[in-house]
Amino acid sequence: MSATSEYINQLKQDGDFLTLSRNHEWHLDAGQFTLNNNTQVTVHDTGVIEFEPDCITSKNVVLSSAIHGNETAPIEICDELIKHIISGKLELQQRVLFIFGNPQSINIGKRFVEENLNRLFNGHHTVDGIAMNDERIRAAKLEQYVSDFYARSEQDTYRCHYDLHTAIRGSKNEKFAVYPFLHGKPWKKSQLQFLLSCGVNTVLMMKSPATTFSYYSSFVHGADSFTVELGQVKPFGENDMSRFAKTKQTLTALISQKEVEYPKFNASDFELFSVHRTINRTEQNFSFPFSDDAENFTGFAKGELLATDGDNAIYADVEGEAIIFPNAQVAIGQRALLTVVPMQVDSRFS
Ligand SMILES: O=C(O)CCC(=O)N[C@@H](CCC(=O)O)C(=O)O
Ligand SMILES: [Zn+2]
Repeated sequence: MSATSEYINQLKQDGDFLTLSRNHEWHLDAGQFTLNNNTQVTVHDTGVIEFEPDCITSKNVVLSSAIHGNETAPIEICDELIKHIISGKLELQQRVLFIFGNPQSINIGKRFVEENLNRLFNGHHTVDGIAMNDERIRAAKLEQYVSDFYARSEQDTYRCHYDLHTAIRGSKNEKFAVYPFLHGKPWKKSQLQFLLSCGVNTVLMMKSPATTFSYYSSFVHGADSFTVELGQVKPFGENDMSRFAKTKQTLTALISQKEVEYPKFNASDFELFSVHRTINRTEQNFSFPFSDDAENFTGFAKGELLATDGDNAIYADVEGEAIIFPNAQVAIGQRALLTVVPMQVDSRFS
């Protein structure tokens, strides 16, 4: 029996695509099979599995996790969904592509192996003068799998991508989403309703292009796309999965129903923020004045110190400027901190 038929037989029995992917850190030969309910299953590569039900579909859904390998809760959510689909317990009405981004980083329990995958999308994987590494090659392949998945969709069908993460620090607002820069297109209230149903009432509006996976699928493929932060990073086995029940239910409904009705839009249900600025680490000597316990969304008074980058002291320049994703350990040249300020729903939302 070939290695491919062997893993396909095993996958049919246990649905354990996560373990299969973890056992093949950077490559797995493609394979295909059909479920008893006629859903077509295609393994494109390690960590990349597509499901196509045998019915007319209207949505093309990408669910990614493990873009950072130590962010385990989203991996557990997707692992369960995949197992339920393969066992036939969950019957799909929509096309879905699941991606475990970086299997080797899952195995070592780290955010990344050599380089942060979520800084390599939208073409940033391939740069003249910079040597390729496993993560750069993987980012290029993941872009291609997403492109191919959307290219195979029926004309005029809907595209979305939820890139599921957990944050390094605790957050005053436990769950929040990053809405990639839309280049002036309106933000969608319907997406906020979807996010709220997932238990995410806080959304940050980016105001510039990024190298993230969610920006890539939004910008290149016109997908409704978000980075979704579901809580704080924890090792496998330490996640309180009850905190993700709404997210799981909402994702399940999205892929297993023809249409989903969300409660009526109500602006007061949300806390929205616009990104005020991005602070990059440009010097070896970079530090924050606050402790590692300072939570995302902690606000600073105008004039308070936010960061020190070499000789440059950076102060809050508006009252209440709040910190998101502070990380003094990022590579030089990368984002060490985002700051945000509150915003309201207005005519820029449709
Ligand atoms: O908690 C942190 O510092 C990082 C959590 C995380 O991985 N966040 C994403 C956000 C991506 C985006 O801006 O859309 C990241 O930093 O890649
Ligand atoms: Zn992450």
